Amino acid sequence: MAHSQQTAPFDYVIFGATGDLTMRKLLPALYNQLRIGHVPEEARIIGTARSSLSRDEYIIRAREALETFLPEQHKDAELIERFLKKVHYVTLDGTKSDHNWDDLKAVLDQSPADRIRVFYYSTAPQLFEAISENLHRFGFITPQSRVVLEKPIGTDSASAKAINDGVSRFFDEKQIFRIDHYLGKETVQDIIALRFANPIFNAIWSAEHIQSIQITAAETVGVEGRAAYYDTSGALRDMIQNHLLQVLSLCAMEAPADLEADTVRDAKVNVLKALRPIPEDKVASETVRAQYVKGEMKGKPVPGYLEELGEDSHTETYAAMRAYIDTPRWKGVPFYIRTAKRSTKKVSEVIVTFRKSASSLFGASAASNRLVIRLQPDEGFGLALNIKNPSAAGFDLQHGAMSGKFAPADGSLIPDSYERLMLDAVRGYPALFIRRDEVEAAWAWVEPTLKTWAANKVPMAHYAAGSYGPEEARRFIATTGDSWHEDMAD
Ligand SMILES: NC(=O)C1=CN([C@@H]2O[C@H](COP(=O)(O)OP(=O)(O)OC[C@H]3O[C@@H](n4cnc5c(N)ncnc54)[C@H](OP(=O)(O)O)[C@@H]3O)[C@@H](O)[C@H]2O)C=CC1
Ligand SMILES: O=C1O[C@H](COP(=O)(O)O)[C@@H](O)[C@H](O)[C@H]1O
Repeated sequence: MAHSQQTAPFDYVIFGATGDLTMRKLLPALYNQLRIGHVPEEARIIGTARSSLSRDEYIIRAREALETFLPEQHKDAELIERFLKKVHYVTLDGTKSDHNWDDLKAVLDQSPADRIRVFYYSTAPQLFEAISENLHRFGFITPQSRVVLEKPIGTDSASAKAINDGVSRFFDEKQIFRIDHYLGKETVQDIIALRFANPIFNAIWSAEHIQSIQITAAETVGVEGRAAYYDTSGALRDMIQNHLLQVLSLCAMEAPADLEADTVRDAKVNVLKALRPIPEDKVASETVRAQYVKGEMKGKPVPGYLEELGEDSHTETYAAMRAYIDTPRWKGVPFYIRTAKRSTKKVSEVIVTFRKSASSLFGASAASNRLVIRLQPDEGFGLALNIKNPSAAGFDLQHGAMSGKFAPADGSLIPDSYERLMLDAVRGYPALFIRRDEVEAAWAWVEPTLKTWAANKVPMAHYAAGSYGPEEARRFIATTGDSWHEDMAD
C-alpha cells in the first residue's frame, strides 16, 4: 500500500467537534500528524456542534483535550499552539437548514475553492443524511470533498442501507470513507504483510494445514460513559459486525492481485459473502451471548452490567460465534470470533492453530504449531513450535517459541489508528475504509443471530467481571475440538 505521506492542504470539518471521540481521538490524531510533518501549514480544522461557543472557547477545550490525551513524549507546548492556530469553531446544528451555515461558509471561503474538504461525521448516524443534505443545499460539496462516516453504520441491514442511501444521495461512493478504526491499526495491516510477504505462511494458509482460527478482542473496561449507546448495541453490533469481521476477512481473503483499494476490498467482501449463514435453529449451538455480573478486577470489587446500568437489560457484553467460510480454501475450518467487556485483560489477537504433524515419530507429544498475532497490546507475533526436550533421556518434545515485535524500526510509538485513517481520507486513499457492500454483507451475516437473540431464544449466559468469559463459551468451542487461547498449554 505504498503511497505518499505528504498531503495537499485541506480543511477538515468535524461535525460533533465537542464530543468524546473528537477530543480523545480526532484532535490528538491530527496533532500527531502535524508533529511528524504530514500536515501542511495551510491545513485547517473546523469544528462544528450545536453548543454555543466562540472560537476561543473551543480552543480552550481543544487545548485541554491535547493535554489530557496526548502521550507525554508527544507534547510540545510550541507545537500545540501552532496546531491550535489551525482550529476554528462554528456553532451549527448540522440537521437544520435554517441554522448558521453562513458562518461555516465564511470560514470555508477563506480557502481556495479547490481546497480538499473532509467532512467528518462524528455524530449519531441518524444525522448523517440531514447533514449531507444541508452540505449539498449550501453548495459545500465540491469535487475535492470527501465524507468520513463514523460507526455504527446502522443497527441492522435495513438501517445500514438507509444510512448508505441517505449519504449516497449527495456523495459518490468514491467520496465516502466509512471508518473502521481496526483497519487503521498497524498491527491489523500486519496480517496482510505476514500472510503475503512471507511464503512460509502463504504456502500453508488453508484448510489443508490450518485447523482453526480464533479472533479475540477482549477489554477490561465496562461500558464507561457510553451506556446509553451500548445498551442499544451490545457486543455483537459494537465489535463483531464491524471490527472482528474485518479482521476475519483479512485473515481469510484470497491473495489480492495488488494492494489497490478496490482489489483488497473485493477480496474482503468475497469472504464476507462466503460466510455460511447461521440460521435461527443453529444460533444456539453456533453462538454464545453473555453479560458480566459483579466480580473483581485488580483486587477491587466491580459491579455487574445491570448494576452499572441501573435497570434490567438483555444486552450482551460478551459474544462468541463460530463461522465457516464456504470456499475451497477454508472447507471445514472453524473461525471463532469473540469479544468481551470487563474481561481479565485487554487483548486483541488472532490465533492460527495448525494441524498436527502427520508424522508418527513423536506420537501424541507433538503439539499443534500455533501462530499468535497480537494486535494489541504488546504488539507482535509468536510462533509455537515443538523442540526437543534437552534433558530427557529419550526423544521427548517440549514447547519452543519464536517471537517478534511489530514496533516501528526507529523506536517511535505505533501511531494511533485514527492518525492513519484521518489523513488517508485527505489523500483520497480508501483501502483502509469499508465499502458499502462490505458493511451490508457483514450485517446480512450477523442479522439472524441478532434476531434470534432479541427474541430471547438463546439463553443469556453470565460471567464474573474480571474473568475470561462464561463457562458456556468453553463448552461451545469444545464441541468442535478446540479451546480458547487462555486455556491452551503454552
Ligand atoms: N467515543 C468513542 O470512543 C467512539 C464513538 N464512535 C461514534 O462516533 C460518534 C460520536 O461519538 P462520541 O463523540 O462518543 O459522542 P458524543 O455524544 O460525545 O458527541 C456527539 C457530538 O455530536 C454533536 N451533535 C449532536 N447533535 C448534533 C447536531 N444536530 N448537529 C451538530 N452536532 C451535533 C454533539 O455536540 P452538541 O451537543 O454541542 O451539538 C457532540 O459534539 C457516535 O456515532 C459514536 O457511536 C465510534 C467509535 C468510538
Ligand atoms: O469501536 C469500538 O471499539 C472500542 C475498542 O477499540 P480498541 O481499539 O480499544 O480495541 C470499544 O471499546 C468500543 O466499545 C467500540 O465501540
